[in-house]
Order: sequence, then structure tokens, then C-alpha cells
Amino acid sequence: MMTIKLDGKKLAEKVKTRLIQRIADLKSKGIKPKLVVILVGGDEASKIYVRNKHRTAQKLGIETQDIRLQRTVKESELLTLIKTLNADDSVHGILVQLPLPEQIDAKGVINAIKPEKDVDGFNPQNVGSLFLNDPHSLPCTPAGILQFFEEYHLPVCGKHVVIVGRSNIVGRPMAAIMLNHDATVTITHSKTKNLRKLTRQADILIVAIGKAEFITGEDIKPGAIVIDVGMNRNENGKLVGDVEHSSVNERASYLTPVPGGVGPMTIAMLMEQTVNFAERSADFDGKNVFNS
Ligand SMILES: NC(=O)C1=CN([C@@H]2O[C@H](COP(=O)(O)OP(=O)(O)OC[C@H]3O[C@@H](n4cnc5c(N)ncnc54)[C@H](OP(=O)(O)O)[C@@H]3O)[C@@H](O)[C@H]2O)C=CC1
Ligand SMILES: Nc1nc(=O)c2c([nH]1)NC[C@@H]1CN(c3ccc(C(=O)N[C@@H](CCC(=O)O)C(=O)O)cc3)C=[N+]21
Repeated sequence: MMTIKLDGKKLAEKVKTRLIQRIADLKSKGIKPKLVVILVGGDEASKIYVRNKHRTAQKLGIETQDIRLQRTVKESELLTLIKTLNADDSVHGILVQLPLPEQIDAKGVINAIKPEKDVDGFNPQNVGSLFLNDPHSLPCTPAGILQFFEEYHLPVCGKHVVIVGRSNIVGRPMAAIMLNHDATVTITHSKTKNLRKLTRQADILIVAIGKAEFITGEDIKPGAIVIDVGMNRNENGKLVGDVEHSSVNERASYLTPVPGGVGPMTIAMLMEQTVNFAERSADFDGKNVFNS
């Protein structure tokens, strides 16, 4: 079977193009969309994310500010910083890069971000709205994945979606979004028994675990749509996903490459979300994809 590549680079360009006019309209009203990223320490995937985020924001004329904090920073310091950013009207989006070091209670930090500025959609209020199928903001990675289904006209309604991984960034919100689109959803994780028996039943398989090439051709149903979220370095320092592309290729009907799949879409959606928030902050009468 010929596997069709879901081209995230190309689709991200399309998403970014639809932002240009909206950003210009905001600027003509004296509003410059601004995103603040807080980084504590940082893993490999985070470094890639920060670099690409910057590049894209700069191209679009979205202002970004990185605040880098020592790995040993006190939780109280981080909370004070978030309070200041919450109160700053020039800031439309706040993103705290995950994972955070162990001494910091990630829940407390995420709770502290004002829901209206929570570009990742992590705040319990935003998570709750998403689960009630009335989202205020969508987490960027799952939102980006959803765009593939729309762009390539891939039906989700009634399909069996199996998600591997249940993180707050990817697995959980992805499950909610797919459920909101009338899929039948199975969420799996490290305690799941007979995982590969379940992955083989998936019409749509979404893998986000952070284990290089964990899912192979034998683990998927022929013709399945496979979304590879993973960002890992293999032993040769090469960027690889959670899916073994050599064996999944020609068995899947559609597959996202790594790089060039989900990653660029996450960034495009982050930009879009920042613009959405900037528009809402001014009660701006613009086009809003999540409220349309
Ligand atoms: N391209 C992009 O835009 C993005 C890429 N990523 C990448 O995606 C990957 C996952 O990220 P993230 O969701 O943050 O990861 P986390 O480490 O937060 O979560 C990993 C999840 O995978 C589960 N898991 C781990 N090992 C197994 C296993 N052997 N079998 C089944 N489930 C397992 C864990 O289960 P349990 O809960 O039981 O521990 C957990 O739910 C990483 O490679 C990350 O870099 C992440 C975000 C965006
Ligand atoms: N609060 C929070 N939200 C996140 O969404 C979040 C996070 N923390 N922590 C880290 C992970 C990782 N992540 C990536 C996003 C894009 C690329 C990306 O641009 N990937 C390119 C890489 C290309 C290259 O090599 O430069 C691609 O796949 O084509 C990578 C990784 C978001 N994450």
C-alpha cells in the first residue's frame, strides 16, 4: 500500500498564511500579539521547540519573549513571575515549557496561569471546557493534529482512535478532541495490558510516549492512519519519532513524518492561539477558528 505523507511543514505554512491579515489588522489597532515563554532548564525536545517557535514568531511579526530560569529556581519565584505576566496587558499568551524540574509543583504553576492567557490550554478551567465540548483554547499539539484530518478530509466520526500516552500536553486533550468529533476513543499508557493488541485495532493511531521507534509495522492495522508525535534522538543523534517509519511505511494509509509532521503544526497552532487571544483581549471582531 502506498502510504501518503501528512505534510506538516506545508500545512503549517497554510495556517501561518491565514494569520498574516489578522496580525496586520491587530497592529492597525495598536495591538502587537505577544507570547511569553518561561523555560526552566530544558530537555532536547524543548530546545528544538524554543528555537523553531522564535523563528516562526519573528517571521510573522508576533513578539516573543523567553524568560530563562535556573533549574534550581524556587516555585514561589515562578509563581510571582506568572502573576506579573497575568497582570501585564501587553502579554497575550503565557507558555511554561514542560517538563519542569522536580522541586516545582507543575500543577500549581499551571493553575496560576490566567485561563485567558493559557496558550497551551492546560489550566483546569480550559481543560474542563474542552472536556465539556466548549473549548476556550485547544492545546497546540492536539489542535495541530486535528488540522491534518480537516486538510486531508479524513473522517473521524465513528472511527476507533487509539492514543498511546496520557500526558497533559498530548494524550489527554487529544482524547477529548477526538471524542468531541464523535470518535470512539481508547487511551493507553505504561500500565496498559496487551497494548499492541489494542494498537492493531486502531483506525487512527496517535503515538505520544517519547520512546524512539516504539510502534512498528506489526503493531498497526493495514490501512490505519498513524500520527507520530514523538521527538527523540536515536543513538546516532538523529531525530526520530515514536513510530518505526521503515516498517510502518507501506502499511499505513497516512503517516506524519518526523521531522516535518506534528512539530511544525504545534508551532503554527501556538501562533494562531496567540493571535486568537490578542483579538479577544481587545474584544476584537476578527475571525476566530475556535469560536466559529
Ligand atoms: N511534536 C510535538 O509537537 C510534540 C512532541 N512531543 C514529544 O512527544 C513525546 C511524548 O511527549 P509527552 O506527551 O510530553 O510525554 P510524557 O513523558 O509526559 O508522557 C509519556 C506518556 O507515555 C506513556 N508511556 C511511556 N512509556 C510507555 C510504554 N512503554 N507503553 C505505553 N505507554 C507508555 C506514559 O505512561 P504513564 O502515564 O503511565 O507514565 C505517559 O502517559 C516526546 O517524545 C515529546 O518530545 C511532545 C509534545 C509536542
Ligand atoms: N508547555 C509545553 N508545551 C509544548 O507543546 C511542549 C512543551 N511544553 N515541551 C516540549 C514539547 C516538545 N514540543 C515540540 C514542538 C515542536 C517541535 C518541532 O518544531 N519539531 C520540528 C523539528 C525540526 C528540527 O529539527 O528543527 C519537526 O518535527 O519538524 C518539537 C518539539 C512541544 N512541547
